[in-house]
Amino acid sequence: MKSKNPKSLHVLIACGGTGGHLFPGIAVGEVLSARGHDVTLLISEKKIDSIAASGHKDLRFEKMPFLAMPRPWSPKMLGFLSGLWKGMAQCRKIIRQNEVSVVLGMGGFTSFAPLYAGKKEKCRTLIHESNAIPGKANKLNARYANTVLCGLEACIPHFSKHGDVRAVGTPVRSAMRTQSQEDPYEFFKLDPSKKTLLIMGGSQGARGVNRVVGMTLEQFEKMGIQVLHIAGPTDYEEVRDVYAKHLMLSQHVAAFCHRMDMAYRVADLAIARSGASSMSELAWFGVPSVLIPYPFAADDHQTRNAEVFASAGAARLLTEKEMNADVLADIVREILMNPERAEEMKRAAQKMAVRDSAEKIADLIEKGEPMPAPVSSSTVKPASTGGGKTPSTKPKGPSNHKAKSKSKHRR
Ligand SMILES: CC(=O)N[C@H]1[C@@H](OP(=O)(O)OP(=O)(O)OC[C@H]2O[C@@H](n3ccc(=O)[nH]c3=O)[C@H](O)[C@@H]2O)O[C@H](CO)[C@@H](O)[C@@H]1O
Repeated sequence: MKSKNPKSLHVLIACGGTGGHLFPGIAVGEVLSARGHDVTLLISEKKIDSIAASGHKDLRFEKMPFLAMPRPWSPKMLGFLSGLWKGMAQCRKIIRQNEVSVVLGMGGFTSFAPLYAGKKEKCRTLIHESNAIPGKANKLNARYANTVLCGLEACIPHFSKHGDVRAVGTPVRSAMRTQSQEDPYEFFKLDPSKKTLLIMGGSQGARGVNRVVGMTLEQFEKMGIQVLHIAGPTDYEEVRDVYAKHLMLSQHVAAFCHRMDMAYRVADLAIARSGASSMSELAWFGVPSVLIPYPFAADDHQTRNAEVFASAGAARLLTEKEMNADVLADIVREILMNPERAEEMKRAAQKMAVRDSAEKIADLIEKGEPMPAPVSSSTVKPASTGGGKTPSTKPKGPSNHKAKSKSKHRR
């Protein structure tokens, strides 16, 4: 049993809404909890949140409504503002009842209310941005955060007006970090003598990738490789039916994978969207990848993420526009049939891993450095130097911020 830490804190981690916020939030929660702190993870009512939480009976979860910023003059704006208002009241109650002293927001508008409430209740506030460029929500959240944590160095300049910005990597949950004795090939009923291609599309699956991969199966079959395809809940049946026409190809198709550690362990190469958590896990397991950014991601942040790995030699960036069955097959062949190239990419991927990211964040939370004294906005220090400006606690409503207008329907 874990012992109670005499300097125990109660930390509220707002990580609802998407796998990319949830799993790193859980990773930090696990480390803090193991160190004897109390942790409450705020998740949303979305299905993915419940799926993620179900594997962590030892952690305490509270639900609050999922909030996405509508377009500025959309009729949904009223509902959004009322959701924010209710969310803030709920968070202030949680903070007071549990004597929360630190609030960590993992991104998205769902973490705005907890952060703002934390600021009002005089908690220390931190945000984590895992992408190479920040989203609108985190740009706003940064105003209420004492410390901004970035997953990638590339993101730091985007917070140059903030006084305390640090690169800490994106945490990988403990289930991934523990070396399992189970045989991953046995787990997926795959053949250990064959090269394995992992196809994954983030927490929801990726329709564009699923469809093109479906058209490439014949070529994969000819290469003598096998495929582990995580299709996402929406496309699962369609993808499974396509594979059923290629029974000579060793395969495992799943809607959702609860053991991504096993998936990464069998993978010789991954074809994936460039979501930040997926990338931090690919790096952790040293899996070379072909990254196909989701073309409608806010401000094209998935392309910026993929560029970081591509320029380090850890991944090949392929845009959805360029992607077709022949191009994909050529790239897979070029990497998988060339062990030196695959090894180089593997080593480059491993170098991108920040293995103590969750611990670094927990250290910063524990350190409880005094909050930087308020300074005027004209005396802002350069990024990553620490110290500097305390965000104003004056409400600056999100209604000042323009909403993303691109399609939310394709993945
Ligand atoms: C379309 C979009 O805007 N996506 C964003 C979203 O991605 P999304 O929520 O898809 O997040 P990521 O790709 O970063 O991570 C997916 C997470 O889900 C887990 N997983 C996935 C599939 C599965 O079957 N089992 C499973 O456990 C992975 O192990 C990983 O931990 O948040 C990320 C973090 O801000 C962003 O970088 C992404 O750009």
